[in-house]
Amino acid sequence: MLEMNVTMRRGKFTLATELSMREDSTGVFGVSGAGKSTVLGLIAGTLQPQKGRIVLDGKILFDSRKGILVPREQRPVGAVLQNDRAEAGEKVRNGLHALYDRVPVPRRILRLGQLIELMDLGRLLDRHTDELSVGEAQRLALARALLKSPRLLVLDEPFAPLGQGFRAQLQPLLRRVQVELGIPTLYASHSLGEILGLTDRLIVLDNGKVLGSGTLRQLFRDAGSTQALGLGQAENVLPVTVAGHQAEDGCTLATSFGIELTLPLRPDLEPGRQVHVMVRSGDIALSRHYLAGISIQNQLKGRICALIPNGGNVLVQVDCGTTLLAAITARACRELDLREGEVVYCLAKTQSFAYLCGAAEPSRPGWAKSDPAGEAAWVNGPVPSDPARH
Ligand SMILES: Nc1ncnc2c1ncn2[C@@H]1O[C@H](COP(=O)(O)OP(=O)(O)OP(=O)(O)O)[C@@H](O)[C@H]1O
Repeated sequence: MLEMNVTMRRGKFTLATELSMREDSTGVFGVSGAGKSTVLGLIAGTLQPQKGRIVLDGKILFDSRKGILVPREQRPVGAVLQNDRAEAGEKVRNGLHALYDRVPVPRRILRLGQLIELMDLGRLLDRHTDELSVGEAQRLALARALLKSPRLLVLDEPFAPLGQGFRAQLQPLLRRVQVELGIPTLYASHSLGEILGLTDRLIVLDNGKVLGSGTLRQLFRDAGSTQALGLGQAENVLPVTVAGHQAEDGCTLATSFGIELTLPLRPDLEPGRQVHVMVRSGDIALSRHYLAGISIQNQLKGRICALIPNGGNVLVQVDCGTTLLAAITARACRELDLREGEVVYCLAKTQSFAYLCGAAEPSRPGWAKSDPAGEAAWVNGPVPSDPARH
């Protein structure tokens, strides 16, 4: 449905990207600076390439040879981008009505009332857009994108400005948008775990180029290893809400997507605070059963979604309420006789979790981004390169 072959220079950075996307929702994955926001801006129409062609559903959005450039408002693309905001000071109700009225009746895929209910905007209608919290503003941005009755939804790190409470609401909501409204979504993130919560189709970007595309399994098969994809060691980044501290036991308790976690003690994080933690795929062990009599404090029950060969290892994708990636050796996988669809327990030592800085929910104004990729300093110091394994 989407074909894009463009070149664009931004300062010293050159994007030379050829990609295509079918009806399935797809994640755009890459490290910070890989070009994800640039790709999404080019499709949404906020950026203009120097050369190339972008076609959506047979409609040319950009063609440098033919001199075609469809402006953003006329593109059948609903976008939630990093620096987008609703008109400052506008009343939420007025802005939504104005957008709705612009969509021709036969193209409307849902009524305004339905959308207001879906996005829980009823209480906000008489507020002005600059009086909204970060989560409220993000819900409004998504509603505005959907109001266009788009053929394609483009979301640039939609969870980045949010805390876990709303994140947990937004993820199922985005799934509903895909399933019930059938709108394919292009979804940029530098968190593989976050993308896999919505789709297992990926486009991997590196330095402005597409390194590969397909399911995680296809990507690994074609590239042969995570390194070849520029992924490095696959990391799990989880948003957590601090529940409390057990100082004498040396741990902090937290929840993530309803999962209870035992984390390294951080008494300075007050209960209710939302932060991100990271655990490497290589630091998660798998067991077929819950294990009694073991020191490991986190045993998360889940179901295997995919077994992805990765050199001599297997990357096991497990749905525990959120997606976790566990890297185990091919031998361990064979000895456990793991199959897709089976139940396993993901085992993670308390000390294998690291807190990430800068991940607390920021307040307006600004769409400050959290930094789950780990560019920010570690609160606990760097994760050891060869941590103890079980
Ligand atoms: N306004 C700009 N002027 C010049 N260069 C820019 C501009 N915006 C982005 N770039 C450069 O383009 C490159 C790609 O940026 P882009 O925002 O697309 O990356 P990204 O993958 O979305 O990164 P992140 O995950 O940090 O948002 C970066 O190296 C950046 O330095």
